[in-house]
Amino acid sequence: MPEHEVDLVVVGTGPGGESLALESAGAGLEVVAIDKHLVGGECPYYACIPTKMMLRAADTLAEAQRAGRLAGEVSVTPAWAPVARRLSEEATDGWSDKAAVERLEDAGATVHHGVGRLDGERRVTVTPTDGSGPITYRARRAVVLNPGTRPAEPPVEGLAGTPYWTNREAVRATELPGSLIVLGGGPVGAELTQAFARFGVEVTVVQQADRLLPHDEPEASALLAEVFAREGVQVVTRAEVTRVEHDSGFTLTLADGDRLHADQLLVAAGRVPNLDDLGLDTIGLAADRIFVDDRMRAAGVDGGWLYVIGDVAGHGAFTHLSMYQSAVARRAILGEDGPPAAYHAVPHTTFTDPEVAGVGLTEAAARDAGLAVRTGSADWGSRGFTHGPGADGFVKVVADADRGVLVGASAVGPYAGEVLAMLTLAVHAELSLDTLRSMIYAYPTFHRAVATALADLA
Ligand SMILES: Cc1cc2nc3c(=O)[nH]c(=O)nc-3n(C[C@H](O)[C@H](O)[C@H](O)COP(=O)(O)OP(=O)(O)OC[C@H]3O[C@@H](n4cnc5c(N)ncnc54)[C@H](O)[C@@H]3O)c2cc1C
Ligand SMILES: NC(=O)c1ccc[n+]([C@@H]2O[C@H](COP(=O)([O-])OP(=O)(O)OC[C@H]3O[C@@H](n4cnc5c(N)ncnc54)[C@H](O)[C@@H]3O)[C@@H](O)[C@H]2O)c1
Repeated sequence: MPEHEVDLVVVGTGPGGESLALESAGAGLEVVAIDKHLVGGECPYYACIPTKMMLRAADTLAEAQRAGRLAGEVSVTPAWAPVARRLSEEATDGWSDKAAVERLEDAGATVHHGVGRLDGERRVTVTPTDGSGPITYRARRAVVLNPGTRPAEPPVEGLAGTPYWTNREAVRATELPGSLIVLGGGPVGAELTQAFARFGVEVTVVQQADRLLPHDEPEASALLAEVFAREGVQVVTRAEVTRVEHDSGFTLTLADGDRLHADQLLVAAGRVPNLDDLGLDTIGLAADRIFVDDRMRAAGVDGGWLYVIGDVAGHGAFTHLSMYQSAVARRAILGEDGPPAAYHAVPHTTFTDPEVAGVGLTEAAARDAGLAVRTGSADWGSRGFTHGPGADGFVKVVADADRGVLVGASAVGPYAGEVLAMLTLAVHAELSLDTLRSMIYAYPTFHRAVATALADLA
């Protein structure tokens, strides 16, 4: 098989891999980018973007219902067709990556649709999806792996082989089921639950953990459960599903003998890293977990030619992390200066209504780390009062009393993901509590609740 020599091979083009390939090609490197599905990865086609469009639509319906208390009655008949149309035409171009491929090719990169696998040191073999013969590349500078994840299929009797939805089918739905069981109450389950429920789908969340969004503060989980209940969503926690049956719909049997039935089942029970079909064994690495250093270089690989970014790097599964790690790796590959990767201030926002946003450590994680923890909380104050319906929520700050800095914070409420900006800055830059308390907070904003939460620390 002929071997082509290039500077950089990117295997898997999630958001970080795509941008790394684009910028490296722009910097004059000879780049090959390989994706077995769509260039850009899960986020633009099946995840962040389409789900946020679904939630925007669902929030519009909720706001219309709130209008009666604020401005006068609004009559709206929920219809999924405009949502499905927006997802297809505006978000995903009919689930086509033509524009993304052209962008890369215009920058000078070679793009392959195919499975990329390592084939020994610095070598990657592509098996094209169009059935043409395999091509092998040798990367002079680096190989970057950005293969992302796929939905986990819990080992429940009867589940495999049934036509259940994952996030991919959910965002491609053109018609809604009458009822839906959502297996999993993490960010994917919570966001899709609310989107569908607000369009009239009867939703039951079956969550194995003892609460929704278990990686967030318990107060956030409790509030979201309250909001879901108010909106007619049934939430079953500590649930163990022992059997799934599919005929005209789905019937789930739980360990306590309860049976749940719905027209459709959405499995949102976590993700599996796509590390198992990458040829990692050909360079002596295990295919279940990769460890990386603070420049995104894979541990245990001589010569520092292998970089790993995105969800599989193990520091959180967010597009902003994929992009952040992409920039760290790009600088290392191009020999540019810049800070190493640091993870003390990773932010996230789950786009339910109320939004659930957080940065750094939760109170429990800070205690587990042995810190001298102080916490302060506040509701949304005057802004929440004027906002009225829909202003459920709070700000909670977690301080390390020994160092006098915030190590974590959460905001739950309207625009909480925007309030998170100043909390992320505080945790990232390790601003002192004195500095934060000496700041002037505009009145009556949502972010002014941060000042009240800081005062509550004392
Ligand atoms: C429903 C949902 C909603 C989400 N919402 C948000 C959000 O609002 N905000 C946020 O920050 N994050 C969100 N996420 C997470 C976000 O989608 C991911 O963190 C993001 O896509 C980054 O992933 P990644 O870079 O690791 O790769 P991915 O986006 O998973 O892309 C990996 C790519 O690699 C390709 N690939 C895999 N193996 C190979 C191989 N051997 N050869 C060739 N190609 C290969 C795949 O086809 C894919 O295109 C959401 C996730 C889901 C599921
Ligand atoms: N807005 C955002 O930033 C956003 C939105 C969606 C997803 N994401 C990212 O995508 C990743 C994946 O999200 P996710 O929600 O799929 O995964 P997750 O691992 O965060 O949550 C999955 C949930 O499913 C539950 N579960 C697991 N097995 C189960 C079973 N057999 N029965 C019932 N419940 C079960 C778990 O208790 C868990 O809470 C997240 O880590 C997050 O970083 C981010």
